Amino acid sequence: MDRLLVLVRHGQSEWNLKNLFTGWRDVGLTDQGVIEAKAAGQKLKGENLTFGTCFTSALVRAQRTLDLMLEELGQTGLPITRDEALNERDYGDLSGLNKDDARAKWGEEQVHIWRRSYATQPPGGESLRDTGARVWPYYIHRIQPHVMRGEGVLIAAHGNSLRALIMALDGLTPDEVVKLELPTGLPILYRLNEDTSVAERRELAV
Ligand SMILES: O=C(O)[C@@H](CO)OP(=O)(O)O
Repeated sequence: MDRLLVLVRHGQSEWNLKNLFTGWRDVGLTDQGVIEAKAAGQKLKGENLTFGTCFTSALVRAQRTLDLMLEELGQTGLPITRDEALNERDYGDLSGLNKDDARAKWGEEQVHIWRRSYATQPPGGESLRDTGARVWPYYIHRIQPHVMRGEGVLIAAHGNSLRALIMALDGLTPDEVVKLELPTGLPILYRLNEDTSVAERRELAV
């Protein structure tokens, strides 16, 4: 049985372009983001992948990315579940601030810790651990059963909600996850074993 799972970070958003902390703020894709989402869909099509169901967050940049990929794939009409559990990490008080301004104010190292560490919360926001505490149970209870039935699952979500998921799937340590960076629009393909462990992991460079 093909226990297929594909993860895709949304295409470039308006606030990625403006270099602003985004988190739960609901911003759209840029033209470049649309191009990236379509390219991801073409890549999945080129790999002859067939999906049975899709998941995305409650935020439009991920939802639009999913819609665009499905159009390119020619697989519109699939069930789509949209859930806050897959939302980006909540950046709290940093949301809407410019990342370079934040570095000037709090220092390079502190901002890097807020952005990439496992356990440190940005002021008023979620650590990656907090994000994982909602993403991982959602994956186990709602998403993984579809994968295990061989339905083929496509997820469009966010840099940090996917880092949290990948940390668990790949068994990364808190030190290792600091170095994990997810480009926009890059599909990451997993195939699972019968015992739910990872049989295959491949980045589908577009
Ligand atoms: O602003 C955000 O919400 C995220 C993703 O764009 O940024 P960062 O790379 O700092 O985690």
